[in-house]
Amino acid sequence: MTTYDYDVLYIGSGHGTFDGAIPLGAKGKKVGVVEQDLVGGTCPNRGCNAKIVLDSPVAFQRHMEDVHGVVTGDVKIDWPANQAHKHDVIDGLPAFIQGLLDSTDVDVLFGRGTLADAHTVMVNGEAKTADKIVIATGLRPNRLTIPGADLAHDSSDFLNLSDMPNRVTIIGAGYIAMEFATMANAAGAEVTVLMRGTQALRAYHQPFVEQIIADLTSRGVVFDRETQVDAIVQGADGLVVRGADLAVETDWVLDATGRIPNVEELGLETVGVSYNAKGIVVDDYLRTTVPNIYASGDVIDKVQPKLTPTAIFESLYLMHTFAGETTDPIVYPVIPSVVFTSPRLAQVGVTVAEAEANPELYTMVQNHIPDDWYRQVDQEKIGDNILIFDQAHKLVGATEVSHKADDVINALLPAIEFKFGQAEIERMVHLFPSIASSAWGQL
Ligand SMILES: Cc1cc2nc3c(=O)[nH]c(=O)nc-3n(C[C@H](O)[C@H](O)[C@H](O)COP(=O)(O)OP(=O)(O)OC[C@H]3O[C@@H](n4cnc5c(N)ncnc54)[C@H](O)[C@@H]3O)c2cc1C
Ligand SMILES: NC(=O)c1ccc[n+]([C@@H]2O[C@H](COP(=O)([O-])OP(=O)(O)OC[C@H]3O[C@@H](n4cnc5c(N)ncnc54)[C@H](O)[C@@H]3O)[C@@H](O)[C@H]2O)c1
Repeated sequence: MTTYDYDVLYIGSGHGTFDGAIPLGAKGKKVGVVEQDLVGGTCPNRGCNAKIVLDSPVAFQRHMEDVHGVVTGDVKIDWPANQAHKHDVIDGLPAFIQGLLDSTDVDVLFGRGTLADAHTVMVNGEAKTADKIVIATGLRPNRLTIPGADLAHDSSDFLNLSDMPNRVTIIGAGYIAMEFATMANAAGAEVTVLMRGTQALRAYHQPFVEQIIADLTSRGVVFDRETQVDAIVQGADGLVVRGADLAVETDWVLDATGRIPNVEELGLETVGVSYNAKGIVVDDYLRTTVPNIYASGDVIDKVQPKLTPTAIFESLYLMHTFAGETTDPIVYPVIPSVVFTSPRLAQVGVTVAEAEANPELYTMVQNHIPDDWYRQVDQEKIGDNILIFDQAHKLVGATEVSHKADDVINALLPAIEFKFGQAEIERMVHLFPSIASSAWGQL
């Protein structure tokens, strides 16, 4: 029988890996993780966690605005202090995650991993063999290929800004553009968002997206729709973002035009792992086109949102597979998503667009957030939600724009995932008063 260095060797150490690798090590499997950068990958170091720390004072500032008069005094964001706080909270995460990996004897091998054959990964010129290999290399920022593109920055640069520039121009209108426009504006920058089309956040209910755009516009953010950026040049007074009918003077440019899979120079062609522009092709067992090589997390070409909860679910699924605890295909739960603007925009399950296209299958109920007495406690001034029910009046989808949209959608998740009927809904007793109680009361 062939013996390998590892039962399972992961390339990449993000959520697509570590949530599953740690318990897999605890189950007695010999596990290795190859990482070329910070342990923990994008989410802890240059994604979700870093972003939510920097956003926290923005959410607080909005809350203070709402209760202004009851609570007095101005709240200003000190960006350098905010950044220092972010470092305090975030910088220890790689060591913390490495500690968790160490605790179950998972080897962390620092260096770039490349596949030499179906059972061998080269790391720093050394061959490491494994029975199963998992490719979990994630995504990286797309970079525009226009003259002066190197004058623009990416999301990691923004999350590490020690001072907020006076004028910030953002190219793109997706998650990163909208969240970072919110933070830069709140920290005092003049912000311009250059949209390629007419819609921002295209996967979300557009009337709710427009509420966010209207709010940001009232705070001074300029949204320029249907623009085409052709070049970024150094001008006399900072940078100029140029295009047809476009010349935006600015101090700092964020290229937020999407993220692309890390599939190059991995040896995928050598071993026969298929991929395309959206990522690595997998079957219902997360197997690639080479049976003992799997993929996990953002690098997979999939219809599910490329988010941390999806990556965690996949890494746990693979852990159960490798531990011999399941031979079933992966069955994804409903996966919620949220844009951390202020107000937040969150959704789960059947979308409003799907419900509108299938009126014989779904009914929709819209609630205006400020009408709910509990939301009047914090004097929430804007927000709506839409709940989507099937023919049996079971909740199948929900979307909300409000300061507490993330908590509301989290609270509603069990009703959708476990297809609760009226009896189950009544048996879920929430703390009162609370946001979960308020959300559940709508069912
Ligand atoms: C700015 C930003 C904000 C985000 N905010 C949220 C949020 O609020 N909520 C949410 O759910 N999701 C958010 N995301 C998405 C989330 O970060 C990803 O879905 C998640 O990190 C995916 O995990 P992963 O393990 O698949 O990939 P990653 O975390 O990207 O990990 C991949 C790892 O592989 C390593 N690697 C790549 N190639 C090699 C190689 N050849 N050899 C060795 N190592 C290699 C990389 O260095 C990296 O550490 C955000 C992303 C960004 C960029
Ligand atoms: N809250 C969250 O969960 C969160 C937050 C940030 C990032 N993320 C993750 O990171 C991913 C990437 O975020 P993102 O905002 O970079 O991507 P995105 O796909 O959400 O948005 C990309 C934007 O860039 C525009 N665009 C693309 N090419 C362009 C071009 N050539 N010129 C001008 N505009 C162009 C698109 O129209 C779109 O508006 C997300 O899909 C998500 O998986 C999640």
